[in-house]
Parts: sequence; structure tokens; C-alpha cells
Amino acid sequence: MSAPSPARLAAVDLLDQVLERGLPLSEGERLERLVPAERAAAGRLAAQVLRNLERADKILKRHLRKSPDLRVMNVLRLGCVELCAGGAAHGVVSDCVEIVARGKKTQGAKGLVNAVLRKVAADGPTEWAKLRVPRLPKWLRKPLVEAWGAEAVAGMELAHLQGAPVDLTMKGDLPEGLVGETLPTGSFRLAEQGQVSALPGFAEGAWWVQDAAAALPVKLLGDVEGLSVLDMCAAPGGKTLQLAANGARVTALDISEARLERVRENLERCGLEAELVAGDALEHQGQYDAILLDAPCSATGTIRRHPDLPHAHEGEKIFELMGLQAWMLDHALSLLKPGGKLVFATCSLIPDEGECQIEEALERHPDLRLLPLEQDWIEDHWRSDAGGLRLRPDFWAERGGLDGFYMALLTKG
Ligand SMILES: C[S@@+](CC[C@H](N)C(=O)[O-])C[C@H]1O[C@@H](n2cnc3c(N)ncnc32)[C@H](O)[C@@H]1O
Repeated sequence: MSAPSPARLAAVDLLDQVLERGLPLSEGERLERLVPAERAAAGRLAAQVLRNLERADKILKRHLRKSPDLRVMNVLRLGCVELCAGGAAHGVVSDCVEIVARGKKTQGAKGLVNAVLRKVAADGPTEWAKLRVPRLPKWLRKPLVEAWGAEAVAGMELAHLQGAPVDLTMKGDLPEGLVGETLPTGSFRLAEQGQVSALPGFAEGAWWVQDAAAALPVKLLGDVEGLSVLDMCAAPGGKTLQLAANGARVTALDISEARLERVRENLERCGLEAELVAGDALEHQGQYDAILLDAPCSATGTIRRHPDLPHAHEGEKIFELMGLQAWMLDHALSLLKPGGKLVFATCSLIPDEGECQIEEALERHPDLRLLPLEQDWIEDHWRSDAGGLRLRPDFWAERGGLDGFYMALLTKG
């Protein structure tokens, strides 16, 4: 038998690491050994399987008497998703058989994988079309239905299944040759996915990749030209780049040295400057004209682009994160000059990490005020009853969606 495609083999490893070890897709060791095109293909395949896990398991269950070893199951899931998406049966089945044949613990399942995938190839695609849009796991679905209602959550699940388009934030003018549309908020949405580093303007640092919703917190700060701005949780740096491009004197703070390196690389590529500080936001000192607090959170607003997220953990860290968000907000307020503006933002769909943080902070700090948001690109239904903006992946469905975010503009006194 011939060697399996490196992308399929790496995709199975990625599935093992998410579903067995609870690690994110982005940390694949095997990925580093692949050429860029194979690396991208492995990531795409693993993401496609995770988006369709519920459907794959439903189809496979019909052909399995008992659950096999997790790695064998992941090979079957990969094969099933590819076959049901129209993949050529011969290549998919023989690669999947070869992948299990390579492992000492899994080689006994060669016959099973061959037999099950042949049955899937025969009737899977017809059955697939009848299956519902995969649901979020219970730990996340329940609080989201409570917060936004069942219909909205169904819209979010459809957005998660469809994935996210690639949005760019321009440093200045739009370079020639990019194909897509400029959104009402100013981001540029690419018409097609592909290798971004090969696109016009990348090498010159004319733009950076940033979801359209993620670009809004900085826009809420308004004109920052010449102001001292603290970007309190800065890495990988999309918002630092925006602030620097708008003429702010930026201090980009992050606890992770490794992630700050990404900020440094991004600044360098785009020819922009910021002071980089590695450290704990809770211990940082200074006084700033404006502060951006893009706080660490469950990141549940980014499931469209990180389909591993609902499967890698069960939300066990959310309580810890909620406490950290409140401490960070209190500390940020102590670093804000009188009359200065602060944006609080989280890429979470859970109100405890967004709207509730602001409601509780307003109770803790009698001198804290929400500022009105007057930008003309704000759509009425984005405005939250708690003040600020609530973005959701089911918004702008006709345009390809938005990441989930909550953001509010605050001042003291
Ligand atoms: C949501 S991400 C920030 C994204 C970033 N603002 C951007 O637009 O690219 C949150 C960041 O908070 C950082 N972080 C977590 N705990 C921190 C702490 N105690 N002090 C400073 N940064 C922290 C993480 O390393 C992570 O990079």
C-alpha cells in the first residue's frame, strides 16, 4: 500500500490532540514538519471534521456495533466527512486504512475501517443531506439559548458550520488587485479564502487579517492621534496595529512573551511602532489618555474560525476568566487619566463575560459612565440594552457573518 497523504495523516493527529488532549488545533507539532500547502490542507480537513462531528458520528453509528479506539474513530470521522462531501471513495478509503495500519495499537482495525467506509461511500452522501445542522455542546448551548433564544442560537450554529470569510484591516489605501468588498464598517472582506501571504499588499504591510467585528473596539475610541494608549492585552496585535496606524503612542502589554513576538513581527511587517511590554496587566502602572482592554475570555465568539473550541474543553475556565475580567477592568480604570476613554471588549457570546461585566463595574464604580456610541456604521440591533454593542455570528448572515463580541466605551467622572 502507498503512504497516506501527509495532510490526512496530520489531520487525524490534529483531531486526536483536540478530542483526546483538549489542545487547540493551532498547536499541531506534526504540522510544523509539513510544507505550507499541506499544513493548510491538514488544518482545513481537521476543521471540517470538527464542524461536522455530530453528523459524522450519526452516520458512523449506523455501521458500528461498539465505539472503537478514539484514534480509529477519528480516522473514520475524517473518512466519513470527506466521503459525504463528495471525496473520491478509492483515495479516501485507502488512505484511512493505511493510517490505521501504521499504528501498532490500531492496525487490527484495518478491516473495520475498510468495511465501514465502503458502506459510508455507498449511502453516506444521501443520508448526510438529511441531517440537521450540528448543535453546540450542551455546556455552551444552554447558556446561549437562555441569553439569546433558540432561534438565534440556531442561526449561530449555521454560521459556525459555514465558517468565516477572511477580513482585512487596511493601514491606508486599499492596494490594487484584492478581490472582495469593503464592508460598511471599513474592513475589506475577501471574496475567496487562500494563502493570504501571497495576496497584493501583504509583503508591503498594507493590511493585516482581522475579523470585521474585532476591528470595531478601536473604532469606538474615535480619534486617537497623538494620544497615549494602553493596549492592555495586546497579542497577537490586530488592535495594536490599528491604534498605531491611527497615530496613537501605543503601549502594547501582554503576559505572554511568545505571543508578543507575534505583535513585534506584525508591527515590523506593517512599518508601525509601539512600545512592547511583557507583563501582568494587573501589575502594570502608568497613566494613559485612553485604554483598550480586550480581555482574555472563553473566545466563544470565534467558533466560526476555531471549531475546535467547543470540543477542546467544557467551559471549566469561564468562572476564572470572569473574575480576571473584573479585576482587569478595575485595574484599567486606575490607569486612566481623568476624562480619558476606555473600551472594554471580549470575543465571547456569554453575557457574563460582556454585558454583565459592565453592569457590575458600573455598580462598583459610582464615577464610571457609559459613553454614547454615535458611529454611523452601527446597526440598531447591535446596540445592547446594557449599553455598548453586541455582535453575534448570526448577524450579517447575507454577507458571511461576524465574530461574536461585546464592547462598551466608558469614562470616569
Ligand atoms: C483576546 S486576546 C487579545 C487579542 C488582541 N487584543 C488582538 O486584537 O490581537 C487576550 C490576550 O490577553 C493576554 N493575557 C492573559 N492574561 C493576561 C494578563 N494577566 N496580563 C496581560 N495579558 C494577559 C493573553 O496572552 C492574550 O494574548
